[in-house]
Amino acid sequence: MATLELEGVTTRYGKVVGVEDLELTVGDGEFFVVLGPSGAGKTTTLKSVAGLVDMDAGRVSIGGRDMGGVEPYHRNVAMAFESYALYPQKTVFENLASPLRSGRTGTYDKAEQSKRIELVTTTLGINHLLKRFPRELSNGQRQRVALGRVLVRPADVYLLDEPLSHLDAKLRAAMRAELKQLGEDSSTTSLYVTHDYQEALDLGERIAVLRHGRLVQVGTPEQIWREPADTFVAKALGQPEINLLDGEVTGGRIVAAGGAVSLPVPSGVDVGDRVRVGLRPRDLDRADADPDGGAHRAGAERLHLRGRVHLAERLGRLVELSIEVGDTEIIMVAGSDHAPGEGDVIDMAIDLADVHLFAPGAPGEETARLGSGRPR
Ligand SMILES: Nc1ncnc2c1ncn2[C@@H]1O[C@H](COP(=O)(O)OP(=O)(O)OP(=O)(O)O)[C@@H](O)[C@H]1O
Repeated sequence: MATLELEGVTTRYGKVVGVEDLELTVGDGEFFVVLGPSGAGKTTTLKSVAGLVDMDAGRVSIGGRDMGGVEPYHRNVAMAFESYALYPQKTVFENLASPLRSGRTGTYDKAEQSKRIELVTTTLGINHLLKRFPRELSNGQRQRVALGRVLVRPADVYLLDEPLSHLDAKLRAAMRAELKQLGEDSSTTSLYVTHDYQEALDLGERIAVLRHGRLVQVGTPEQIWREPADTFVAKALGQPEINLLDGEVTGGRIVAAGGAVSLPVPSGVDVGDRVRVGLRPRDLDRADADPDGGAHRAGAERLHLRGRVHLAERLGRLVELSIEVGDTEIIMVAGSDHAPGEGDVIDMAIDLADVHLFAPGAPGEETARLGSGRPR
């Protein structure tokens, strides 16, 4: 068990930036998630901690000890990559037992080995596979065995690189719950990398969002979800993506979508004369179908919108609606019971507290969060 600290970590590949000036402190026993799209620098972060790449600047400390000059083998970290090597000529059991026999982290007698293997195989749902060889496993099973090889060995820090990526959606969800439990039980400091926001929100005690090798925001899932630091973070969380509308401030109100969206300028938020209005598809309610506004906070002030359904796409029990609102189109997600059809005019509402305001910007430009639409 140990605290993990990254101070000003910069790792480049020639001229390509892997990560730049990373500052992170992961608490002892914390399950910390790094979230970002492909190429954001997630794997580079893990490799910098493991000592598998040469850093250009900065410092990594584990348990207060500077890792500069410490070989990967001696860092006492256990790393799982997205693709893994298992010993083809060994059974699953032998593959799992070998990290415990290497002597690197002390030796374990047969009973201790069996106990650790039992814990990990139960958690990962692979105890029925112990006698098989890797060639007799599916890709998803192989991935779980490889993850088991990492988790079976006590380490100061676990470094986990998209370890659930080869699993189907149902198994991923189940494994997330199991991994979370294992994380809590073993309370080993863990740095877990993913591009899947749902996984990050589910698993992370805290989450760091990376973009182009730089840290955009660090916070609890609640903070990242409720107060995304900028439009990049807001778009990275939530499916379908947040609606972003260009707004103008006139007569003390924020007006967008050609006048179809209008809300008071919240006091205490310096919005200037232009602003971006962010509305998450799942925060919008059908105001007409449900006059009480469904699950919204009692007594909350709301923004009301009216629009015409342009497209309705069924997604199981939900329907994704593209709605023409004024001169723009917004997406909302509704329950499929009594869902409106294409061409219907519907009324929607959203709590002002769920309206996100961002600085104005050109299309494609990411801009900072200014605050919520709720008057203070
Ligand atoms: N060995 C390498 N040589 C050159 N460039 C590299 C190397 N490894 C990574 N990069 C570059 O560094 C940047 C960060 O890569 P990294 O693999 O850390 O991203 P990532 O967030 O893990 O992406 P992914 O989700 O696709 O694995 C990318 O621009 C990538 O192209």
